[in-house]
Amino acid sequence: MSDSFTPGPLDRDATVYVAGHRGLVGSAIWRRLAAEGFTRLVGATSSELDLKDRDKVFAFLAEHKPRYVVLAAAKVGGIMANNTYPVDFLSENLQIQLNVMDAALEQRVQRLLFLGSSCIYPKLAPQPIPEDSLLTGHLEPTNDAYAIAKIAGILQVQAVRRQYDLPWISAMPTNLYGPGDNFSPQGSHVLPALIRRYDEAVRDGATEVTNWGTGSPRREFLHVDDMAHACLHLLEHYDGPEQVNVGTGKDSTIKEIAETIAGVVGFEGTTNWDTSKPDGTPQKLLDVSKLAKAGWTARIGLEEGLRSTVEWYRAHQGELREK
Ligand SMILES: NC(=O)C1=CN([C@@H]2O[C@H](COP(=O)(O)OP(=O)(O)OC[C@H]3O[C@@H](n4cnc5c(N)ncnc54)[C@H](OP(=O)(O)O)[C@@H]3O)[C@@H](O)[C@H]2O)C=CC1
Ligand SMILES: C[C@H]1O[C@H](OP(=O)(O)OP(=O)(O)OC[C@H]2O[C@@H](n3cnc4c(=O)[nH]c(N)nc43)[C@H](O)[C@@H]2O)[C@@H](O)[C@@H](O)C1=O
Repeated sequence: MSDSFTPGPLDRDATVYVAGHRGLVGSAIWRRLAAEGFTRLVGATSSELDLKDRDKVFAFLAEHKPRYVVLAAAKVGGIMANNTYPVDFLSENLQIQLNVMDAALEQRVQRLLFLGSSCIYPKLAPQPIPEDSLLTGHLEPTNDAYAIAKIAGILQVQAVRRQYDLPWISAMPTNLYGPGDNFSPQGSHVLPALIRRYDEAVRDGATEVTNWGTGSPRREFLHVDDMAHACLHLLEHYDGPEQVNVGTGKDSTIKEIAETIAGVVGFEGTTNWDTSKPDGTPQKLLDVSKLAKAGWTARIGLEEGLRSTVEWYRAHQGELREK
């Protein structure tokens, strides 16, 4: 543990910069912090502040002087986006995280939470995946570029801790979903893609839908409101150089997920599987014992979370992000 960390509540009147505050995770963290009584939340959209613009990032941090930073801005996408645009995922994410962390270091930000992803672990890591399997094997090729950028972020947090003794930390979320997700058919992750596909099939009276891959990969899904809760919990209670996995500790096959979503939206037709599309890693289930030891476990069950996300999707179809 760093000498400069004392576990306990963060100062509700300190300035908190949530980078990526309009995204799935950033918006949930913003809601959570506001509900918890934080009075000085700072954010900027990518059109107001492109985090790839190093000088502007330094100027922004110098102006606002946040005491705490949550780094939830990143180029994010599902398996197809990652596989198709690897250089964008590598380069943009390296630039964003390097600029924000370098500027935060210049301001000696007291607590910084860096968000990575469960795809940092080897493709054939033991299941459930413990934190110490990082860098023990080859990555899944569909998202290796993104994973390498995220691994560099973990290393940057560790390097700042070593050289400056600042109690910065990293969290590795499993696959997330919830209100504010990206529902774009090509660019999104599987849950929003399937919600949209099955819902449109019901609306159009279609009797068949086609999903990607074989349906046999196993994935773990965490509701983003749980994720936001876990982030604040870690900021208040965890300090250490090793990244912390954030998940539910339970996984399902994509086929099972598809059946659940079809049931929730009321689709009664046939599901086909397009095996020309990639499956990605065969299983991604996080070992969440470190998180449990830090005092946090997930609360929102998958079916409950899916129902509320479908409701949110139906109520916000006119305002969806397309990418
Ligand atoms: N979604 C998931 O399943 C998972 C996500 N994560 C991690 O969580 C974090 C947040 O992801 P998520 O919320 O899903 O992603 P989103 O795509 O929903 O949001 C990303 C946010 O980053 C901002 N952003 C992207 N590029 C720039 C830029 N150049 N300058 C400024 N802001 C930028 C966007 O801003 P704007 O809206 O203003 O354009 C947006 O608010 C990421 O680090 C991601 O790796 C980890 C595991 C799973
Ligand atoms: C969070 C995580 O997200 C990405 O990895 P992934 O877990 O493979 O994510 P995914 O949600 O896109 O797919 C999960 C599974 O679902 C299947 N699948 C079926 N039908 C659709 C479909 O219509 N869309 C999508 N996207 N997948 C589908 C798909 O073939 C795959 O087997 C990373 O790139 C990485 O960046 C990362 O960190």
